[in-house]
Parts: sequence; C-alpha cells; structure tokens
Amino acid sequence: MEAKMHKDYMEETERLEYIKQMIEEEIVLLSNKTYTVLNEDVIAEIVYMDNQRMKKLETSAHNPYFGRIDFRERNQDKLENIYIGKASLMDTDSDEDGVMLITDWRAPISTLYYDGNIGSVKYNCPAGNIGGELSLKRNYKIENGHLEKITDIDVSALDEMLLEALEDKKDTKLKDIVSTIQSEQNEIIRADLTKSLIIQGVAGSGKTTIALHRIAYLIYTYQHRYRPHEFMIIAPNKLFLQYIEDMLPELGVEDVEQTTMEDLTKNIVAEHFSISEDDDKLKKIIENESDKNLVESLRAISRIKTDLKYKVILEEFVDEIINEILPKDDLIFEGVLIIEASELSRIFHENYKRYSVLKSIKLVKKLMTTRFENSKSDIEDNIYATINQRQINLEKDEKNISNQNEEIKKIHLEQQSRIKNMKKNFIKLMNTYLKEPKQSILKYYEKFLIKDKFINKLISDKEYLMDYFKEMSKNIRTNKMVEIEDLPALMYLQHKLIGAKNISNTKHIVIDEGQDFGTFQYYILRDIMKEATFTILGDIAQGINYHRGTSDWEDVKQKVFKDQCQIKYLQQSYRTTVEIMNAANEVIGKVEDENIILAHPVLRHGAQVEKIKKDSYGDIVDCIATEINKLMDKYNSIAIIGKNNQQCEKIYDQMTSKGIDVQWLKDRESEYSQQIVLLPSYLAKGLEFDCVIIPGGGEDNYKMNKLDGMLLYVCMTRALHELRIYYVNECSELLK
Ligand SMILES: Nc1ncnc2c1ncn2[C@@H]1O[C@H](COP(=O)(O)OP(=O)(O)OP(=O)(O)O)[C@@H](O)[C@H]1O
Repeated sequence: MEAKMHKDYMEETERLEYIKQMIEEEIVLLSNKTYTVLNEDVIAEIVYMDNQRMKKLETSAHNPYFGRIDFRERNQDKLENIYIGKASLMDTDSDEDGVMLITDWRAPISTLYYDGNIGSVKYNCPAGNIGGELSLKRNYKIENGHLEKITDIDVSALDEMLLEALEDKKDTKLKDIVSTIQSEQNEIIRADLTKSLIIQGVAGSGKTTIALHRIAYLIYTYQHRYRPHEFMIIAPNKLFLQYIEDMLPELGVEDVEQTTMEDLTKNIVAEHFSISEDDDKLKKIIENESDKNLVESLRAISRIKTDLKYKVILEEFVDEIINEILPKDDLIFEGVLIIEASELSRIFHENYKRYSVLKSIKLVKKLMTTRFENSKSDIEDNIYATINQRQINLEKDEKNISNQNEEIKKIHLEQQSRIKNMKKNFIKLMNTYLKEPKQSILKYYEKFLIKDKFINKLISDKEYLMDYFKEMSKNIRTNKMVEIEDLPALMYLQHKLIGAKNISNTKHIVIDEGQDFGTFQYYILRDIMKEATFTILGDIAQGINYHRGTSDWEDVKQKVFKDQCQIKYLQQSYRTTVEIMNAANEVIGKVEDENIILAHPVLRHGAQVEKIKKDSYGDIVDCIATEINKLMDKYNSIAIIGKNNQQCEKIYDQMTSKGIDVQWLKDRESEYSQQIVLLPSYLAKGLEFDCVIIPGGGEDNYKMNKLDGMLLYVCMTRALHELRIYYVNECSELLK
C-alpha cells in the first residue's frame, strides 16, 4: 500500500528520519576518526574495516532497511520491533547495551522474516533454539531515503512483493533479492556450512542468485573463523562472472575468490598451456549433426575423460611413474644401510599414499637424512676402517715401496675429505638414488595418452578412438593445447605428482552450472580441497554439455560424496512469465530424459509467445529491424539468440548494415554491456534478458533430438517478459 495510506505512516516516517540521522552521524564519526595505534599492521586492518563499514553505510543511507518483524520471545514481556536491512546498525547512544536499530538480513533472527508465518515460530541461533510469537511482518519500499510503500505481509502480500520485483526490467547485471528471498531459497542460503549440497533447480529458480546470497550469508555467519578469500565461486565463463560481478559488493562481500574451471586449473597446474574453446566441441557437434560417427566419437571421448574410470587408469599411470622413480637397490652409504628398497616402496605405497610423489620424496629424504645423522659415528668408523685397510694393503705391497709415503699421504687426505664432506656426499648420493619427478605435468599427460596399455582399457570396444588419443598427445606436444575435458586429468596429475597447494586452504566452494562437470572433476576438486564443503547448483534440463557433464545428480552424490551430501530440488521458476515457461516446458517435455524436471512458473502473466513465419532469413532480419525501436523503448535488455555463431554472423552483418547498434557476444571472453546483444545459444546459458528473439526456430535449425531440445529450452528460458520466435518454412517439431 502507498505509505501515506498506512495507519503507522507517521511513526514509521519518524523512525526512518531518526535512522538516517544515525547513519549520517556514524559516517561523520568515521570520516573524522584518527588512528593512534602504533602498529602499522593493526592500523591498516582497522582502516580497511572502517572503509568497508563506510561503504555499507553510504549505500544503506538511501535504503536502510526493507523489512520489519515484531517478535516476542517465549517467557519474555518485551515485544521487539526488529528492522531488517542489508547492513546492521547499532545505537551507540542508547543507555541499554548494544541496541540494534537495524538487524542484518543474515542474522539468525532474520530468518523469521523469510520463513515464519504470523503466530508461533522458532529459529536457530548459536545459543540454541529460540521460540516465540511473531505478531507482525512488514515490508518497506524506501527509495532515495523516502518511504514509498508499507506492506503488512501475510502469505498473499509476499507474493505481491515478489511479483513487483519480477516485473522489473533487467539490465546487464544480476541483482540481489534480499527483500524477497523465498522460504525454499532461504533454506538453501542458510544451510549448514559443514555439509555439502547439490541443488537441482529448474531454469530461473534463482540458483545463481542463491549461490551468491549463500556466500554472503556464510561469510557473515563464520566471520570469526574464516576469511572471505577462503570461499570460492566457480562460474562457467568470464562473460558470466561479469554478469554477476555487481552482486557480491551489493551484498557487502569482497575478496571472495571468483574463477572459472579453466583458470582454476591453470592456477593449480602452474605451467603454460592453452585450452581449446569449450564451445568448439559443442559447435562441432552442432554443425556435424548428420555425421553420426563423428558426433558419437566426439561424445564418447568427452565421456571417457570426464568419468571416474579415467581417474582409475591415471592412477595406474601414476603408480608406474612411482615404480620408475623407486630404486631397486638399497641405499648404502659408506657401508651403512640407510634404507632398504622394500621399505622405501612400502613407505610410498602405504604410509605416504595421501601425499604427492614430490612430497613423499621430500619426506622420505628427510627420514633418510635423519638416519644418516644418527649413523654418523658408524659411518666415520667405516671410513676409518676402509682407509686403514687400504693403508695396510699398501704397506704390504712391496712393489710400490718407493711411492708408499706419497700414497699413504693421499689416502689420508682422502680420509679427511670423506669425513669433512660426509654430509655433502650423502646428499649427493641420496639425490641420485631418489630422483624427483622432473617432467612437466603436460609432458606426463602427453606420455599417458600414447600408452596403449592404459588407453586400451578405456576404449577396448571402440578401436577407432585410439587415433584420437594419439592426435591429442601430438597436439599437446606441438601446441601445448588441451581440451576442457582434460582439466580433471591435469589437476589429478598435478595433485598426485607435485601437489596442488595453491587452493588447499579453501573452506567452501560454490559451483554454478554444475551440470557441466563430470564425476572426475568433482572427485579431484574434493580430493585437493579436503577440508572444503561444496554447494553445487545446476539444472539437468540445461545440460547442453552432457557429453562432458552430469546427467544424474545421484551419481555425483554416491560416487563422489559417498552419500555424504544432500540433493535439494527447486521447481519454482521466478524469471519467466507463465506463457514463456509453458512454451519452454513443452519443448523440454519432448526430450526423453527421466532426470529432467519441469518448472512451475510464478503466477506472472505476460504476452503470448509469438511464433512468426517468414519467407526468408532476410525477411526475418527486416522484421526484427522494424520492431527493434519499439522493443528498445519498452525493455532494458534485448537478446537475439542464434543457434550458432555462423547464424549470428549473418544476422550481425544485416543488422549493422541497417544501422542497428547490436553487440555480438561471440565467445565466453566477450564483454556484455549494450541494450541489444546477439549471441549463440550455448553462450546464453545463465544469462537473462527482458526480451528474447530467436531468429531461427525452424526445423532446419532445431531438430527433434536431445541436444537441440536443450539448446532451444535454454534460449527460451532466458526471457523475462517477452519471447519471439521466427522461422522459415517449417517450425521446429519441438515447438509444435
Ligand atoms: N526470491 C526472488 N525474488 C526476486 N527475484 C528472484 C527471486 N528468485 C529469483 N529471482 C529472479 O529470477 C531470475 C532468475 O534467477 P537466477 O538467474 O539466479 O536463476 P537460475 O536458476 O540461476 O537460472 P538459470 O539456471 O536459468 O540460469 C533473476 O532475475 C532473479 O533476480
């Protein structure tokens, strides 16, 4: 309701003015603050915290809070009015200790705003379960410091607020949803950090948004235990990272590690190599649909390299490397046994199994050096004994009597040198006895790919794939080029041979578009980041990379997490209108896959999905060009989504020749900044636009198969308010 109409308008306005004044006062206090502590590090830390606080205050001055709950704790008389905002505010002038003027949305009690219905409620906090009575839930719309709306919430009013938020037009960045988080989303955001989670959420269910809110929640809740850089987000590509980049600072979070699987691998395997464009394979698959053998072999290779069986075979390869490194003889120095070959082998294979080969070598060298130190007097005795023996032998040798003195002198000098350089000589011997892995990880991998005895185990029934592995090895040798499917193998070899210390401190890792990764990728991340828990978010129905990804979360749960994780489902879609979601559901419903779950749209209606037939592609572009100005007046973001870049290129040429300013997002490194963008279907995943135009919805483009069904579904579900599909000749079977 309009704020002025509300019975508490006066009271609420006074309070808002008071809060604004308090914020102003704190800002002034902070800007005039002088730092008298002597230690520079301490000052730097305090200045950093103050700057962070200042930023928060400055943003919240215009919109300090969005909600209020009135709560009376069981067995307490006082009814508390709790105002909820993005940043907390304490009344420092108050006589009472630490009166909260604004409570952070992430605080334990704030969960009542998102979850609790009016009446008896409870929430969890470090002190335990707190129960009580919730008598009011209120929402405020405050813009530029003015109270515009006050809404007292029952279940239906909450929907009203949500609908209003969803009606908004979107620009090039994803926004936070703190004031309208839904109960099922709140549960995921606040889920226990110590357990891993897999979220299967339909298109537009808020997975990306929730992922970022969860990070913000975890950082706040565990601020005394973990630093922001111990949290990591893995996003599908740079385009996507750019799309979400505003949200964490909006939520008051900085310094969280944000990366892609490609960059993460490059960070772990600190060697120079390039990764062929992920889309290349998808493009090849899309463009060679008719060549069934080629498509099948491309898919087969990807599946092999991303499955856990690949790890089993790589493990055998690593064992072979270890066996090559391990000496067959005992290490004996100056007649003293330092280590037996059998003991060394046992230590490697049993005691140090959890360490990388390099670390095992370093540890075992430490052990051998200690043994050397402890045996020094025996070693010295042996040196004296052998030298003495040589002197005796020399003295007995009457033939060389003339040189004897000279020789004895030499022997004594040698003795002195062997005693003096005992340690140096031992280290030298030890280093030749046990050699560290010398080759680069890429070199090892290149070798692995041409070892028939391993590769045969992977493709025993598919002989024709053998050449492909050989070709790949050559490509690594000559171009230092791998495929995205090779990343788990590279991580694995690095981890097992050298160690992957760069990221082992990570405490929690959030992976978006998680359906794009296979079991091997998850396994190796888990193995490297032993202390970390995971939140994996994805949608099987959008698994356009199913050749290398996951099509069954149960598989990941059992094989990777050994059942120690929970799968949660989100079926409500918030992005699209009912009309668009229904049309998209019909498309994905035609894809045969029992793991695909259909989305339920929020009850928000919009224009019917238009399917428009034209005589030629030229006519389609003409039509888009005529309509585009009207659409630009109506929407902040418009996307023309072609199936692939070849199609985009034609459209781009025609549109620019008509003077239309369109930005072509060609690859995952592109920058997304304009009102109208043109992009291929596979790059659209994860993004959203007010209006989507699909210029090639005909049978010639989207055939009745799983991949085309998923690609079309992804394109359609990018639209918030309007979807137009053009086609020439016959409309795709998927759309009928
Ligand atoms: N509780 C909510 N309140 C307001 N808006 C919401 C809410 N949940 C989701 N949204 C909006 O729905 C849209 C979709 O969210 P998001 O992109 O996070 O979904 P997703 O599940 O990652 O989608 P996809 O898998 O299709 O890429 C966004 O515009 C987001 O702001």
